[in-house]
Amino acid sequence: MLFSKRLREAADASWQASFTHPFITGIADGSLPLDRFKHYMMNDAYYLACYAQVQALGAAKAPDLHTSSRMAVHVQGTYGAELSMHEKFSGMLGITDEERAAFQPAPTAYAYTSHLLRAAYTGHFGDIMAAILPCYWLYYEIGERLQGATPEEPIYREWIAAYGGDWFRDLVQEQVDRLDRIAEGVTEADRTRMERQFLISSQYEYQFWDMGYRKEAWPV
Ligand SMILES: Cc1ncc(CO)c(N)n1
Repeated sequence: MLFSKRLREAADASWQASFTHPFITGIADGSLPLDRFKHYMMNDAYYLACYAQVQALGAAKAPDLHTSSRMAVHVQGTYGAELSMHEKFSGMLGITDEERAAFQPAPTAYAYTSHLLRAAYTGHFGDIMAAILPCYWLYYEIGERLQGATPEEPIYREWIAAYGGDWFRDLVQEQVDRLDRIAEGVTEADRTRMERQFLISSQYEYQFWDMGYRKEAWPV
């Protein structure tokens, strides 16, 4: 069995929970209150900045020059997503400079990015790939599932369009194939650790929707 298939199956319960989370069904039918989406979006901008750092650490730990170069292209892709989507949405959601200046990441955004940075700093290239893959792949599957949905809220329609597109599918497939190639050349102990990275990221993806839905804040 392909390693990616093994990981996808191991993570299925948490992925299914993401598909049916009220944050996602609320984007699909337009019933998600915008203030919750705004909370998610501000934390997602923070998340993507850390994600790009982790991809760049992947470029640094990559096994060959071609892979370093591709990982650097993926860093730019994250920057492009941040620019095109987040800047546009900031205006539409009315995120002010004051709000931006006062922003502190919510506990889940902090924990998830800390998990990625830990994988990147303490692991090898395979750990990085396993940890970052749910981010690409889960969003693609969600984008695909939501393709038929036409919520009244234009922001939600754009959000759905952004993750269901062909350009995103190609990026995801490239990283899935990369992970499978790496998995062939490492030990079973490495693969077990990589599976843990993937599962933890998958759990945090679920928690990230919940963070937005509950407008999660630090307890005190
Ligand atoms: C938390 C999170 N995971 C994945 C993606 C997809 O890029 C994103 N924007 N945010």
